[in-house]
Amino acid sequence: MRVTRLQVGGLRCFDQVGFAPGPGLNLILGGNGDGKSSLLEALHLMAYGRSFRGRVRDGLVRTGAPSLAVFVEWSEQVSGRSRRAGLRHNGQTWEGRLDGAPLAQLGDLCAALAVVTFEPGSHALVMGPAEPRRRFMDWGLFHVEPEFLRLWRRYGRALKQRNSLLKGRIRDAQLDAWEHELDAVGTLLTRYRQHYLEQLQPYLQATAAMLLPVAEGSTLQFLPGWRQEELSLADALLLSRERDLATGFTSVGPHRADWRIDHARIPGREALSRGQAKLTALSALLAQAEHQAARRGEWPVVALDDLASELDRRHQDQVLRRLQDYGAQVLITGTEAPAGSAHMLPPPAVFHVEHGILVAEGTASPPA
Ligand SMILES: Nc1ncnc2c1ncn2[C@@H]1O[C@H](COP(=O)(O)OP(=O)(O)OP(=O)(O)O)[C@@H](O)[C@H]1O
Repeated sequence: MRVTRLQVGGLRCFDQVGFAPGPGLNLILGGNGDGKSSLLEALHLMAYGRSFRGRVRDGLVRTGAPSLAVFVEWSEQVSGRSRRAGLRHNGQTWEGRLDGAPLAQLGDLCAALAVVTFEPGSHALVMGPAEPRRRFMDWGLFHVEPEFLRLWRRYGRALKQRNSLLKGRIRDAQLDAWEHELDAVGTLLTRYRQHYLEQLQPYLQATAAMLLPVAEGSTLQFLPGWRQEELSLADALLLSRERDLATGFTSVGPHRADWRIDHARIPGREALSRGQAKLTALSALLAQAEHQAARRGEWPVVALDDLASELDRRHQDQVLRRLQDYGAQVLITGTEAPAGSAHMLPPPAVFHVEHGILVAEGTASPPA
């Protein structure tokens, strides 16, 4: 998958900026606060329906601008298709289009455009709460299991219904019916997740061996969200019913699922240094990208925000060489070019951002 055009308007420091990345390595260079991360944030927004730096109301829309708009065009190597999508936020709601048709749900866009992002907050994937890890797992599944998004929505709907009955302290046949639906869909959804993590395992072993050899072996452990080894989901829901009626929400089930990475030579996540936590998160993200490439026959776009401040020179060099060898499209931001990039062949495409204006190296004026 290759992004051929990214157009951003009214987002953070950008009034209007257009960008046509090259097919391989792309360096987006500039000073602090010039807007490098915001460009990747715009692309991430299209692939995940959310920013990696908080909610829309946390300053995503440029001060004084009525709305933000992002437009992206990309090509799929396997199908040969050229695709396009646009997203606008008017301060209240999202409105989007995918391949010319109105977008019914943001999830449809997330399932279409595959971008794997590593950014300064990515260590939360290892050190933070379960939610980003669930998102990681589900986002990966949106791209490799076409049925998963539908199941995921069905589960979300059933959960909302059960929670609303619990809040109203209603114990009637409807509660039974929604629990039945949660059990049927949730059990299947869990099987997909479990299988996905099993498939990811060898990829993680390889990426972690490259980035964190001191770990001497890394394994993924799936936590389904209830005591699955002892109980079916239906039984777990029934058992937790009284407690759930008292609290007004569903305390067990796939919406509480999680996973963790165990390293053979590092006792637990608390023992990881900040750098090791980042390398663990990057190992998981690269494993996800490699697995997707193997399953779909093409790499997702890889976006690496401020790589030089996240990794030492040796690790930067390793990551870039691996991604270049695989032929992935990579977008990297930094205040300067990362270690080793000057000697890469073919050489990376270089773009400079300055005060919200972007210029491709070797051109005199901003790209249209
Ligand atoms: N809502 C907003 N309206 C206008 N400008 C904004 C808004 N939100 C952020 N900015 C500005 O946009 C710029 C965003 O910078 P961004 O984080 O993309 O920079 P960067 O080049 O990645 O910087 P660094 O190297 O410091 O990480 C900053 O100058 C910030 O002050």
